[in-house]
Amino acid sequence: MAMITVPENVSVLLLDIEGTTTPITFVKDVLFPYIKEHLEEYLCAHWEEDECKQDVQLLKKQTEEDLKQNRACPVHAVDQTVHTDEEKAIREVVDSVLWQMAADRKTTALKQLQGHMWRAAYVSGKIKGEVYQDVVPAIRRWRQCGLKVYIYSSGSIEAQKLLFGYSVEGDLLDLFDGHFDTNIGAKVESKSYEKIAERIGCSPEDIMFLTDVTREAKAAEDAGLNVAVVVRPGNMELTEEERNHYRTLTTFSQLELTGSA
Ligand SMILES: CSCCC(=O)C(=O)COP(=O)(O)O
Ligand SMILES: [Mg+2]
Repeated sequence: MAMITVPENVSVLLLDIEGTTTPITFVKDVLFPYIKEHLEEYLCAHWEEDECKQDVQLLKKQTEEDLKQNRACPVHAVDQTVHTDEEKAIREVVDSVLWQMAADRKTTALKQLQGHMWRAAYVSGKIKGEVYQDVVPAIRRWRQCGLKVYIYSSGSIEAQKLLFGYSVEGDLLDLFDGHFDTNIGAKVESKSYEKIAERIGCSPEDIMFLTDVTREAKAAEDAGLNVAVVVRPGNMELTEEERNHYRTLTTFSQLELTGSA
């Protein structure tokens, strides 16, 4: 197994979730289908609640933003099954969410609603967060060596805490020193990584970011972070150029801390 040495100055490991700590299939085959199956029923049941109203408001703002930027948006055909204003409004939200999901958008509005919808499924035990087997032992080892471990995912902080709090390996939240989501900025923008370093209180060079997505790795690298690209089954294949440029790992056990046995 080829080892990757974590530079001596690194004191923080920043981890992506989908494709890094967690199989993409868990997100695509479990989490997202849950949203599609329960969306309309969820909106009908929670429509009058403040949390749901805020989610809908944020989705509307996102649609306005998309229209301003000339992004294609769902077209609302006349629907004979819809009778009241509320039914019409719910149908519009359903269309917008399904359209965003089909495009795998990572908007804060979409991710916030998804996080709220998954809560009941995790709490009832219907869904348990999947984590690759090498993840927990590696994080425990890093923490024993004094490293701090943070999560940065497009999934909302609430969704992240549900995934790790109700995981197949039990409650794993004590493994993390903190969480970041797209409220700090998009994962493909360098500025987001600068802000994360600022928020943690360290220099970008003190952080090592692990992700499966090379656009994210590039943005982090441009901000001065150390990066390694995680290659897991089902992840996007890297080009030859990417394989030559990035350090890659297939399991977290390949990360070797300087001075550790
Ligand atoms: C953490 S909750 C579900 C994952 C999700 O919605 C998502 O978009 C994952 O993105 P990531 O940044 O972790 O690749
Ligand atoms: Mg990912």
